[in-house]
Amino acid sequence: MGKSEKKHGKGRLDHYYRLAKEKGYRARSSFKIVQINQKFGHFLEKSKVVIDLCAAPGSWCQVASQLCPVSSLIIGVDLAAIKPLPNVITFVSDITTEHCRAQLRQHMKTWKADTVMHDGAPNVGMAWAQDAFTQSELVLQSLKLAVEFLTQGGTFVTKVFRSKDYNNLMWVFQQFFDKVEATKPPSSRNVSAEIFVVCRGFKAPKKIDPRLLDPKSVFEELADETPNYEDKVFNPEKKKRKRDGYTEGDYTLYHTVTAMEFIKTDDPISILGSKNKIIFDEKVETELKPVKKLPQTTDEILECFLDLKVLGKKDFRHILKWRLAARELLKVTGADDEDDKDEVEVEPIDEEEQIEKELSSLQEKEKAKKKREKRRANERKQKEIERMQMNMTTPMDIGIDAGQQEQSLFNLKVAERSGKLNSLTKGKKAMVFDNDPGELDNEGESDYDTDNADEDLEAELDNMYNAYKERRNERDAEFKAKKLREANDNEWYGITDTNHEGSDYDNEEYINGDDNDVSSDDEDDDESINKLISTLEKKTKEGHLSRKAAVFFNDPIFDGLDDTVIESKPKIEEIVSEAEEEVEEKTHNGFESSDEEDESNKDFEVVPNDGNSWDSEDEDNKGSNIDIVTAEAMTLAHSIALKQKSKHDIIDEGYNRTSFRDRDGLPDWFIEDEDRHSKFSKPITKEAVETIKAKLKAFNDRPIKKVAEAQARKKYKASQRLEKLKKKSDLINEDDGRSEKEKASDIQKLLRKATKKKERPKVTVVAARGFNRGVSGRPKGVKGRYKMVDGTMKKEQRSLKRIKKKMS
Ligand SMILES: C[S@@+](CC[C@H](N)C(=O)[O-])C[C@H]1O[C@@H](n2cnc3c(N)ncnc32)[C@H](O)[C@@H]1O
Repeated sequence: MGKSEKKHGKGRLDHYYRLAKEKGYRARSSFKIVQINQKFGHFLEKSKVVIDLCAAPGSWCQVASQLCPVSSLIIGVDLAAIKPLPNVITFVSDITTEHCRAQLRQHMKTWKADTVMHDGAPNVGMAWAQDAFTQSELVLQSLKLAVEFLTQGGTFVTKVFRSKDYNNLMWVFQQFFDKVEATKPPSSRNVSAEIFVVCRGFKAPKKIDPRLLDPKSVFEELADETPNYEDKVFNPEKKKRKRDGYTEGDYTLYHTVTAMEFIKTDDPISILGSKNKIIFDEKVETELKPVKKLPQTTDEILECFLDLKVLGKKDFRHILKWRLAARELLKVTGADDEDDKDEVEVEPIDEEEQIEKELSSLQEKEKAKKKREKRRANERKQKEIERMQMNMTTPMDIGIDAGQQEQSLFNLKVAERSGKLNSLTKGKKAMVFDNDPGELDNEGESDYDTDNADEDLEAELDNMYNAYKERRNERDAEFKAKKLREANDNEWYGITDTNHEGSDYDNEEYINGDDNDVSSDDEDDDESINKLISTLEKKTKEGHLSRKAAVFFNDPIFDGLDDTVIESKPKIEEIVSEAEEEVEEKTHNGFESSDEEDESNKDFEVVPNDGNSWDSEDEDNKGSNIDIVTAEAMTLAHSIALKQKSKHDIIDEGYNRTSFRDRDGLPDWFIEDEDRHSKFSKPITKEAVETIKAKLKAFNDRPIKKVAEAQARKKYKASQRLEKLKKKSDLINEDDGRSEKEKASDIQKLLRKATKKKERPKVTVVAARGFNRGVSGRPKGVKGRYKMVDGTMKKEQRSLKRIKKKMS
């Protein structure tokens, strides 16, 4: 790297590459250190001094400067120049040279590094074997610098390649650090042989054997001398490292048994199969003296005792005979005595067979034990993968790393072939594992295709995400209907809202109107929307603004604005529609969370806030110009009204880091999440909040629709009555045949009649009781209007009236 290489082909499609671009990192490899840091306890957040060896173009330095505490010292070095980075010191040098060391010393002064990172790769082009070797050398060089500059307890992260030097390197790391772990972060391509080794807890030894950092010793000699070398250099008293499959406390392959134990045992064959040597214990020397004198105790048999592992059947037979003789002499009796005797003396051939049998059964047992362990490991992995599918953990946590990459237990290819992937796609959490561990056998039978596994997994996650969206959309028919109305609306007004690109509601199913609810809703709305068009069209045409923006500018705070500000309306329009979308999203998110949190809630109809109150295009609110916008939009409105912002300022503010996102090839869930959560938040003012509050208050104080209608009807009827009265009195006035006195009295009569309250016909309340209850038809003896009531209810109402009277 170092040079600004152009990526093309497959590399360009890589989503870490795009994510890096999005986040402003200089290379996709930045995610490797991000993921390593996450997996290994966020060591960068605790590092005040970081050295990045082989740092060009500098993406690891970028990550470090973002994650390390403020004013940390970050030094990056590479053969290639690193473009300047804020808070990072960089210089050009070869990390294998004295010059680099001197430079580092100069920058570090008396400080010690908390973390040394190394992502070096020699410039490739040579043969693979050569490359791997120089890489390993580079690693050792970086370790050398780490050992010199790290503080006690510090962390060293290095890239190594899978090669024959790998184990030697790991061993050397272990000499310097308390914990050494290999990992392969998900962002590291599977096709790459690179592995990252994270060494934590630097031991800071006072004396260091130079051979530990000498490539010649490490890669050639150490391979053979490992055990002695380790003991000699650091821990002479430390025993050999415990490996898998050894019983607790048993650290050796070499096992001995005393002659007395062997004589007394009831199971001599298992001893002969599992031990290396029979020794004569000094403590029981006197006891064994007569045994030593036995004719069977020949030099040959004593020689055989020294190394049981190299003996043949014949030797075993002699040893067993010797044991029987010794038991006889020492008068040891046991369950196997008779059998042994018989077998040894009478049927030596059977005894051989038995030895063989016993030995092979021991081997079988060993095999079965290994198989059991393997199966248990598989089961553990299965559980972890299930957890991952349920988003409870990440692939990193499962530890698909280092060696496990090759021996992956989780094989999508196998699943695909067996058809299990299909059921997985349908949402059933079928596992890739089979009860038969053979399918997943680590030893070569599994054909895990590391090239495509990531892609398959991603495709799988995409499918699951789409299925989730479909389910959600189905449940959300109301919301879809609203979106469809909006789409129609926008079409009529020529609005193409690019922000909806790729949103849930933009999918084909939705556009085609598969959903019956949606299409019927659509038809119902046609009429009302058409009515709206005529009234709103005027506004829109006048100001060349969208309906939303026109309504927004209707607010009195814009009265008397000059043309310069009005010119910026299109930009404001954008902001307003953005703000409205936000409100909508929030409303919709409310749906989502209720859906997700409690499946049992699905029987309840959730009434979105944007129904009657928020949506000005709703019939109930037709003609109302109360359009609630967000505090951000209102802040903008205020600043325009008060002329605090020029047209230029407003347009300028419209450009921010979220304006031009290159999101091709990114997963849908990511884009949707970004749209939802990664937004540029504009500052809001107290005044704007107050204005919105006041608007809401006025809005909430309105009488409900039916009351308002009744009041309007009453007013209308009263005005009609008045009109009638006026006409009648005019006629009386125009009658010349009557005196003025007569006219006045006639008009007075008219007025009295008009103002006289009509007496309501009396309603008789009949309490239904006894046989009357539930019987239809007029009760006996009741004339005129009547109302049947329940006796108990009548009593209750009376007492309620009484209480009310008392209270007032
Ligand atoms: C994979 S790149 C490092 C990328 C870096 N971690 C990042 O994320 O930006 C490997 C770098 O190792 C550098 N390199 C190789 N040999 C080197 C050496 N002997 N001394 C210093 N840098 C070296 C190369 O110049 C190259 O820039």
